[in-house]
Amino acid sequence: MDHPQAASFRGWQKQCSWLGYNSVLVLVWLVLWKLASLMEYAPGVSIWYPPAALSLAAFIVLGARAWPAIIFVLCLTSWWVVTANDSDSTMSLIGISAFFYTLSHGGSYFIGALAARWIIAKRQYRAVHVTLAWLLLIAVLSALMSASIGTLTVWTKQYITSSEVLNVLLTWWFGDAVAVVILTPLFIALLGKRYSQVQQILDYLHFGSDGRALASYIVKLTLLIAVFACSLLLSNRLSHNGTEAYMGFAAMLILLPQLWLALTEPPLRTAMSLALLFLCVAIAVSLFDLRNIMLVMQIALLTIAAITWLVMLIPMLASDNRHLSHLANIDQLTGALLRHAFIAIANKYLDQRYTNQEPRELSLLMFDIDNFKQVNDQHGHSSGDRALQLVATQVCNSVREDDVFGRFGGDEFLILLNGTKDDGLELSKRLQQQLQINAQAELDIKLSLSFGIIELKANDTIQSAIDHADALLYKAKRDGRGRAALAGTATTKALS
Ligand SMILES: Nc1nc2c(ncn2[C@@H]2O[C@H](COP(=O)(O)OP(=O)(O)OP(=O)(O)O)[C@@H](O)[C@H]2O)c(=O)[nH]1
Repeated sequence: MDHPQAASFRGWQKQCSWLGYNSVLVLVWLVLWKLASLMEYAPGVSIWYPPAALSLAAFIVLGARAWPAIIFVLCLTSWWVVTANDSDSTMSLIGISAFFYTLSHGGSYFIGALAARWIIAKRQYRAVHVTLAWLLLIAVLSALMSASIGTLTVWTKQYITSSEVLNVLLTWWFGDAVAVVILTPLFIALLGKRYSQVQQILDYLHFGSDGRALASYIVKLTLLIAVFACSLLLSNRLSHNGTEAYMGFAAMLILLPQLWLALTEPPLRTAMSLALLFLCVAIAVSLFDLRNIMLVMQIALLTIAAITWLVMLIPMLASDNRHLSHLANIDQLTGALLRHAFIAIANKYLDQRYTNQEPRELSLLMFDIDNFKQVNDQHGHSSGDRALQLVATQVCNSVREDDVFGRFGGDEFLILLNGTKDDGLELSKRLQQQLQINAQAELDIKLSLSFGIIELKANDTIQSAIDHADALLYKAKRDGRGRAALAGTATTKALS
């Protein structure tokens, strides 16, 4: 039973951490909001709106617990905007403005987050690319909802005319959409470090550093920014002839280095490069007054971001495939090939042998640990496991890279050796000696091995070779164990 004081201390700690966490959320949200307003290319309109991504990520990670912080920042920024635009503003005007901002921004992203949480919980580790596609779609639709309610509000309040509605709606929507598509997964990753509930999402995205060299990442980032700067200059020149569409084409040039990054760097770094790229775009747009190509730019950038997120999954899926094929082919205890994988590789060797002008010598060694059942019975299964690992480590240290090592099953192993049966006999003696020394030193057990060794003939199949080696192994056991039986030799040889 918990001591009541300890429980109340933990409760107090939880409250403090909640308060601290919400304060950080408020602070970061306000910094992003200020950043967005610095990047405005027209009053109230910027190429992207990063606070939207933080709101969505906070609702996804914290659920309804993010409301106090979000309501606070929405009220505060409404007050700032209203008093800055209208010196005679009344409290009721500020209140109405804060209410509609909370409804459009807070309400939309909260509903989007509920949908995202539902999708994540429902899909539980299934087809990650489909889940990510759903998340991106939800992010874009939440942005549309937010922009629609917001535009409707400013239109009914007659801040904009009917003819401006569509343009305001689109720029508002795309500004939010660009930010939520690029930054939401990044913010989820940052917030998720603190909250274990979202670990699932991070697992989906394989977020986290995998220790790859920072220098090559910096080179790629520099290249990305350089391509962006060049394409901007190029398109700006071409746009002077009234062909603004070039701007979108130039923006698409950025896709190439961005995809390179997505394919070769971990998701977290790619997400950061996207964020940096869009920061540069936003700064360039407000510096060079590119408002005439705003929509083209936003659509191009939104496309780049969505493609990047999906392309980011390719290395992850490839590494999952590699992992699965490793699990399917490699014995987890010893690291040796499983029987079917050994046979498949050995068959390839035999095929190559027939096609080669000068076929190389190949030998097959089949061996097992003598009286292994007794090892398990007298010293326990974990000592038995360790003995199997010792054998496998010794084999790996003794054979060459082009030899093939497999576990046939239980304590039986196979080696396809590039060499004659005499080479095989040499190897078996070495393995026996090393095992005796190591098993004695590490497990305090006397162990020995028995071998059946054959040299492959021209018309041997791998199955016939295994059957032959198995019969020889049986002969070595019959002759007293700790011995090797060689094909074509009547007597078996002692290994020590
Ligand atoms: N610890 C451990 N034991 C295993 C594993 N796989 C099989 N075994 C045991 O290996 C033993 C093999 O025993 P047997 O096939 O009777 O052969 P043996 O006792 O080595 O006798 P001989 O081969 O005739 O010298 C069985 O007791 C299995 O339970 C494993 O992965 N770990």
